[in-house]
Amino acid sequence: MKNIRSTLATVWRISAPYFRSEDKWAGRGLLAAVIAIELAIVGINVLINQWNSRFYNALQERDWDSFVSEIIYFSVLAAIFIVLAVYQLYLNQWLQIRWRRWMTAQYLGEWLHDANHYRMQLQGDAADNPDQRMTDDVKLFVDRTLNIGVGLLSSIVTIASFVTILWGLSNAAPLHMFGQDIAIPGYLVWGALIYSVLGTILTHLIGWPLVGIDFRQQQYEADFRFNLVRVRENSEQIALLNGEAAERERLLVRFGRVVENWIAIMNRTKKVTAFTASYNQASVIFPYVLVAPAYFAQKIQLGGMMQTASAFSNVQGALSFFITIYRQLAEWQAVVNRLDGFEAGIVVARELATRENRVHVAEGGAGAVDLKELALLLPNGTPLVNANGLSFRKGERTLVTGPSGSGKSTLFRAIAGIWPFGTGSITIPAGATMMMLPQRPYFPTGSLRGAIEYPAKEGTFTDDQIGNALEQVGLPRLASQLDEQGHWNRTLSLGEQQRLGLTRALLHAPQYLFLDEATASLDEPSEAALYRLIEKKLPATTIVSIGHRSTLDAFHQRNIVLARDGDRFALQKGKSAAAT
Ligand SMILES: Nc1ncnc2c1ncn2[C@@H]1O[C@H](COP(=O)(O)OP(=O)(O)OP(=O)(O)O)[C@@H](O)[C@H]1O
Repeated sequence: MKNIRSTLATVWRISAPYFRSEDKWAGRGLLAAVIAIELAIVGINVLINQWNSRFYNALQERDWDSFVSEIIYFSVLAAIFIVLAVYQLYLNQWLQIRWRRWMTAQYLGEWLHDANHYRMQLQGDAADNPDQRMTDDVKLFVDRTLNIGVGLLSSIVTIASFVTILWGLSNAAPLHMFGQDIAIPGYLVWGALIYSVLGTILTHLIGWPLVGIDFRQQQYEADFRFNLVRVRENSEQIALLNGEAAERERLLVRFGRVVENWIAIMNRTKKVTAFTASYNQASVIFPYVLVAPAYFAQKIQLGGMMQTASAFSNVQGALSFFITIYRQLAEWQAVVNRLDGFEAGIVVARELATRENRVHVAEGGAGAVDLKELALLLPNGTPLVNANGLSFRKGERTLVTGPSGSGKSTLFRAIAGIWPFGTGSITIPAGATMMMLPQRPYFPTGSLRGAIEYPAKEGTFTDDQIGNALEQVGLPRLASQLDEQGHWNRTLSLGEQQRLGLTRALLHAPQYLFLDEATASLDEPSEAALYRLIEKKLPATTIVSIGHRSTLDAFHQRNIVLARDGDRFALQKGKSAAAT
């Protein structure tokens, strides 16, 4: 019960913002229309139930006029019902896509705001697979919340309406046994209630293992899919290592779990279906059995009997609501938990960037990037590197070296403002343009022009500018392929990708350029040529490079060395300020 209450509170927290958003009038209007139609359909069912009584009485009495007028009455009701059924679904779908569009835009906005996506990754598994959250989970959430909510409301109204009718019918057709009336007020209501509750309990007993098995099926399918994607992404490595047999074996083991679990689902579903099919068939005759004594004792007419059967099946159908949505409920709860985890992940990511105890990055200072009292930590709080008093002055070229894992890249992350773990401050000149070039530059899929200009809008630079830059970095052949669409990270060699990264830097001409082993895949003469190019084309740019090759020394005015100092790394004394 507590569980249900907390799930409902979470559902409210996730849903309410849409109905208060800028799209609230459309959202509220559509929701009101969907609910109104659902209630109107219950109303039509009540009218059809009453029609049952008149229609079958007309048949029993062979009353032609009543028969014709009841057929016309039914046709009118049926026509209204058809229109309502069409718009019930149509408006429901309309609300779903508007709601989903708003939630997706909201999540995308939060996730891609100010490196939140990166900080969420730093938190570990808590908010994994944002792609699944924003696709399947949002879609399922909107669909299930709406349908379960509206279905529940409709069931309650149906039960209330038909229980009243059944109560009246119970009095009109008192239970007649052993030649006398037995006065049990509302016995038809109790009959329907006991029948449905018994059905619900038995379905629960037979079906509850399905909830867990269904959940595991989703996990196994996702695991299989994830590993297929890993093979696709690493296909070159696997081919070079002749790893196909090993991969096949691993994938078949994973798919084996999918099959095994599926067989468990089949066996359990067989039992559930055997029960629900029997239950549904029994439901057809059960109400007739209940009122048959009264009918054969001529206490009621055929119409009363048919109306009772119809009312009974309405109540029973509504009470069985939980049986039919049984499996959806578990899935819905899992989706709600996952979206809740995702939202919590965003909140933590935001909090990491704004809390007091973090690396403070601010604009200010006079033409230099200054690191004051900077002590960086790992996400778990372990000390990593101290870089107190380091300053990157305007136009200066600095090389940062140190052993693997000493925190060089993390230092760059902190300067870029995306590494919150630590203390101290970093001051960056107001309005300074910065660019970070990693060892593996990222290129969005699409046209080569867009990949080079990223993150600027496509068309920011002319073909001539891009062509010249490509020629300078040694990739003139690509100048003719600017409009070609491709997955550039996959089709270009790592060395070519690094040259393309430098093309991007030449075009954007940032005031601060941070190169994190950005030329490490090139041979030494090519690397030297590119550094000479940067020196010539970006003479005013402050360059900070991370690299392991001693040949890089020649292109930098000073060398900062990170060396072990107790439990962390720190600037090596006497080295940090010395010109080399
Ligand atoms: N997201 C993270 N979570 C936990 N530890 C991390 C994370 N990112 C980096 N580290 C750890 O921080 C340390 C420093 O990493 P960093 O990438 O800054 O090293 P580096 O000096 O650039 O190394 P290399 O020369 O090998 O590139 C490493 O031990 C690494 O395992």
